[in-house]
Amino acid sequence: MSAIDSPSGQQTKTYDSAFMKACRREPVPHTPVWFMRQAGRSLPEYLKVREGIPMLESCMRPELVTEITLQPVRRHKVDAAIFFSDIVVPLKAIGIDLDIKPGVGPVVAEPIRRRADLDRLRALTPDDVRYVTEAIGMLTGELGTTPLIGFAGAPFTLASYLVEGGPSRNHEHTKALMYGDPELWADLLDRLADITAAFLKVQIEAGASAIQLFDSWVGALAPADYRRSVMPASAKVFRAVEQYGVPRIHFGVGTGELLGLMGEAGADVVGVDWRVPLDEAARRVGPGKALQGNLDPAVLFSTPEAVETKTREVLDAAAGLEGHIFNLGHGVLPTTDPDALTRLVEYVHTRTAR
Ligand SMILES: Cc1c2[nH]c(c1CCC(=O)O)Cc1[nH]c(c(CCC(=O)O)c1C)Cc1[nH]c(c(CCC(=O)O)c1C)Cc1[nH]c(c(C)c1CCC(=O)O)C2
Repeated sequence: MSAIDSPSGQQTKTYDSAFMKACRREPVPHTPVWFMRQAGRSLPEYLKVREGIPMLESCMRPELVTEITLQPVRRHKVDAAIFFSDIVVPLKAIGIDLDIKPGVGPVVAEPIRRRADLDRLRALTPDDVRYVTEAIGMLTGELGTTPLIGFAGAPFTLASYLVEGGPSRNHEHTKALMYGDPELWADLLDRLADITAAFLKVQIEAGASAIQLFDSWVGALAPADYRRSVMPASAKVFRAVEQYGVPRIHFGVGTGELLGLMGEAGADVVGVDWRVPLDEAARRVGPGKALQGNLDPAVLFSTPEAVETKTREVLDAAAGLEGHIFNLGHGVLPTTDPDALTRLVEYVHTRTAR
């Protein structure tokens, strides 16, 4: 029996929370809410504790990670915490020379483009990320019945940073490799799937109640290419953590045409950006899966009335879903007014109270 039926440890404490129930498509007392990038630059208390500490270094300090992860839970009363880290942390942990440049994103010193470069992608062991186990141990003690979401970058999105050497608009080097050397591409994604799965296992074994696989940039692909060149690696990641029975969320941006396949890859919950209404997303995903989303993060810059109107539209479109977790369609934008986020949580809770 899996932990989803027969929970143990930290998963037991959080089992009856609204977030976990929605993931399992069970009735909920209210629609649960959390925000991608809820921890971070929108919060003055985050800017204060991060002062003078580089991003990647902050991910390796368990006490700081604990404090930053808890900040949005305290302030906004969200229904879940997301572990403070970054998708490139496991790559850094196995010795890839990379940095996160403020205002830019992850930058890789030597891009991976040839067969010999694969040797740099060695397997990840729990010892490589002891600070993650330690931070999650501290966090779950503090969180009580609030679930902690662990996460990792999906093989395609990680490959994109590694092959391009940094953030990219068109992913031209990535696609050149994918189409030009399918064998090397498949081997690259397979190695990344193993690293990603190992990183997620560490988080689940330390006490994460759910996991989210971020394939942020996979919306750049057509469905046939996704199915052939990406889905096998993402499916391998989901299969590797299936034994734990924790809910698995799968998210990407601009993935309207991929929603069905992203569910098929092995997710229990499919994340939807703001471009596809949730009722239409449910048709594309099919039965047996919950949905997460999907207010446009830019709406939060509008008037409180407009935020309520657009939020009602999301909730109305979600009314017939088997399970709904309210979220933004992508991460909180850095200059968002934090009070607008607090009001949004309260509005969704009040409006959906049963
Ligand atoms: C693509 C991606 C990355 N990192 C992540 C993704 C997938 C999510 C998405 O699609 O947005 C995932 C991520 N990164 C971070 C989190 C923290 C948890 C949370 O959501 O609250 C999560 C879930 C912290 C972070 N990761 C980063 C920050 C900002 C750095 C800072 O505060 O100094 C934070 C809080 C840096 C980062 N790291 C990355 C980018 C694009 C950036 C932004 C660069 C910038 O604008 O400065 C890569």
